Amino acid sequence: MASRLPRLRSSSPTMPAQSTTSLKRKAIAEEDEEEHDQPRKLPAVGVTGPIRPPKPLQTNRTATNLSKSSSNVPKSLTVPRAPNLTTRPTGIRGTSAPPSQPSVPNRPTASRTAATGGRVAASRSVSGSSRPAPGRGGDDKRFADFQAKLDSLESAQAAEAARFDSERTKVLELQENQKAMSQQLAAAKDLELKGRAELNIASDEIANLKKKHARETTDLEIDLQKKDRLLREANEDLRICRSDLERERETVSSLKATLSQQSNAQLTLTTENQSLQAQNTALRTEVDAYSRKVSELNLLLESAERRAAELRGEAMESEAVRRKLHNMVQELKGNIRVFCRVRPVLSSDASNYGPGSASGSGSGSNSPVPASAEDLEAMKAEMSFPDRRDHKEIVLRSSSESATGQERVENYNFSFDRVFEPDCTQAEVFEEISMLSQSCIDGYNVCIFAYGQTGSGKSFTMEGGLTETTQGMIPRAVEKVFRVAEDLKSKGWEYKIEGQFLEIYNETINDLLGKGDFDKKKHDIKHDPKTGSTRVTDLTVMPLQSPSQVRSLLAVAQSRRSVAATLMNERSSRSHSVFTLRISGTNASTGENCEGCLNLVDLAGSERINVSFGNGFGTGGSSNDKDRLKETQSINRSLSALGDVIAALGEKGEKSDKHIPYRNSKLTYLLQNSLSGNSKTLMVLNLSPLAAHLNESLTSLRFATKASVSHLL
Ligand SMILES: Nc1ncnc2c1ncn2[C@@H]1O[C@H](COP(=O)(O)OP(=O)(O)OP(=O)(O)O)[C@@H](O)[C@H]1O
Repeated sequence: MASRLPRLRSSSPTMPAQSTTSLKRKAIAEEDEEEHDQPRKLPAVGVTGPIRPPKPLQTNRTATNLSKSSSNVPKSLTVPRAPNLTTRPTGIRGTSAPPSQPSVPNRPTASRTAATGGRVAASRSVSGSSRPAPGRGGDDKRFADFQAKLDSLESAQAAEAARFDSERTKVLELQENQKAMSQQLAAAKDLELKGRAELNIASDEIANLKKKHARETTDLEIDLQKKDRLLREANEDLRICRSDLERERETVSSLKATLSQQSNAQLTLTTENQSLQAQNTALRTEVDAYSRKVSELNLLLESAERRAAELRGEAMESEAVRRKLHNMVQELKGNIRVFCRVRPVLSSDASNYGPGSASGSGSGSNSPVPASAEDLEAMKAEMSFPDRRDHKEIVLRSSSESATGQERVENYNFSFDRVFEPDCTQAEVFEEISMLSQSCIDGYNVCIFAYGQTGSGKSFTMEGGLTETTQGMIPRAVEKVFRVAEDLKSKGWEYKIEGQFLEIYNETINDLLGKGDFDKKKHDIKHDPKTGSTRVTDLTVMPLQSPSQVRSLLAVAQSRRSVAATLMNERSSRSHSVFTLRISGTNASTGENCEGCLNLVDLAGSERINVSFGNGFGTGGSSNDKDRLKETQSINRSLSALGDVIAALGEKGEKSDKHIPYRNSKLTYLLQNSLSGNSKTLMVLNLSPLAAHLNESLTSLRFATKASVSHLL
């Protein structure tokens, strides 16, 4: 750069370096002033070209500046002032003299002449105009002073003259300097012009560079903003990375801890593994031995399975044979059988029918009387069971007084398929019945009736008590059915068991498992002649999975009957209840199907109409209660119809075209399919042991005998 600046030559010894520097500064200052007026042109970054030259120095100013700025330049010469001599003795008025003209360097002689002339004039003036002082001593003194002053002035003039000469010499030197400076100035002007041209080019370059720079600056700013954004994002990423890193560090530390634990565990496991491998080797040896045994056993098993299959086939055949034989046995025993069961005397009988009871033959007192063994024995009817081996006979002995007053004793012998004495248990009764459950599973329809007067033990026989020993025929038969069905699974049989429970009251069917009110909903009986099945409309039929489910159904039925009962009408005594189990079985192996039906019927009390009115049996009370009369007539009619149907079925064995009056009652019509054909029917006649019920017992025995005898015909 410095090399491009015009150099001021300092060849003149009178031009000191400081003056040159001042000139340079001056030029730069002027240039700066111009630059203020013009757009500033900056050199492009990295440009190594020539720097703008300094402004050329102005000639007219240069001399002045040189004289002003350089302290070393000699000041302009002035003509020395002549002393202002006046005539007044008070003093010289040098200051009032006209100012001397500035001396011009090229006219030093004139100045000096003027100065000399002035001094001469002053001398003349002093000598010519001076007047003698009023005193001689004063004038001499003033003259001496004046002479002294004149001498000093002359010496000063001489010094001034010497100084003038030196100044003139300097002026000459300065003129030469000026000449040299003018040449330099001309050269500098050329240089300046060149510099200006270069400066303009540089200015254009600078303008272009500025524009470029502005664009680049804008780009850079955008870039910078982008980078700022990227930086912020990077910072955010960095922060997330740091937090991730922190978490990772924590994870790593926890993993390290886990790893160390796992390493320990692995060591332990390795040890265990080694011991287990040893055990494994030993076990493999054992397994090999067992495998050999297993293959041997498999061979045995295969032969056993073959044998089992053969046996299964035989079992199925034998099952079919068993069914046939079982049915033959049942037929031999009779498709219609009658059992007679006498209940024991109860302690409650003493208060109801004993000497002190209202219904008894005693005083008629209603107060409860504690029953002694003798009293209970005295209440018994005379009954005997002569057939000790087969238990098929019952003999009732009645003693009455004849018209002549003689005691008349009559024996009534009755014979049935089985007679159960008062001490017989529920289990013993069921033993005789259970075969019928098997028949039902084999696909036969079975009806078991409990017949007898009120209080004779029908419900006890059919439903029984809550304990295992006292439970009746229904729960036992159900259990047997489920047990046999389970056993027959091994022979390929699968059974579906359903249950329904209804009552027939005044020839109206009520659903004992339903939810509606009694005697309001109408249920109709539908027979399917093709399948031989019977269906009651709108009746609840429950799928049964277990015997316990049946027990809860019986409880539901009992509670519904209790709700429907009135004080005047103990419903369970005055209606027939029919519990039906529907059993359908299929055998996938043989392709056989079977459908059986087990009906367990608790009949209404069979007492005669005149007996059923009043407080108890045997009192012969009467009533105008038409409803009760209708109820009793309905019971008697239906029981009579049942007897007729059973009798007709017994006779049908001989005459196949015998009409069976099923439609005479709802009960017989309902049970039509379960009474006809190969169906099995059992009637259990329940008898009261009391003497008070002897006549009713005889009536029941005659009814049952009719059914039993007809079967024997
Ligand atoms: N074999 C028996 N052993 C013990 N108690 C019995 C026996 N038979 C019946 N009883 C009892 O006799 C009473 C009357 O029996 P149950 O109620 O069964 O007669 P029922 O004929 O069903 O009368 P209802 O027609 O009124 O229902 C009951 O208390 C019952 O427990």
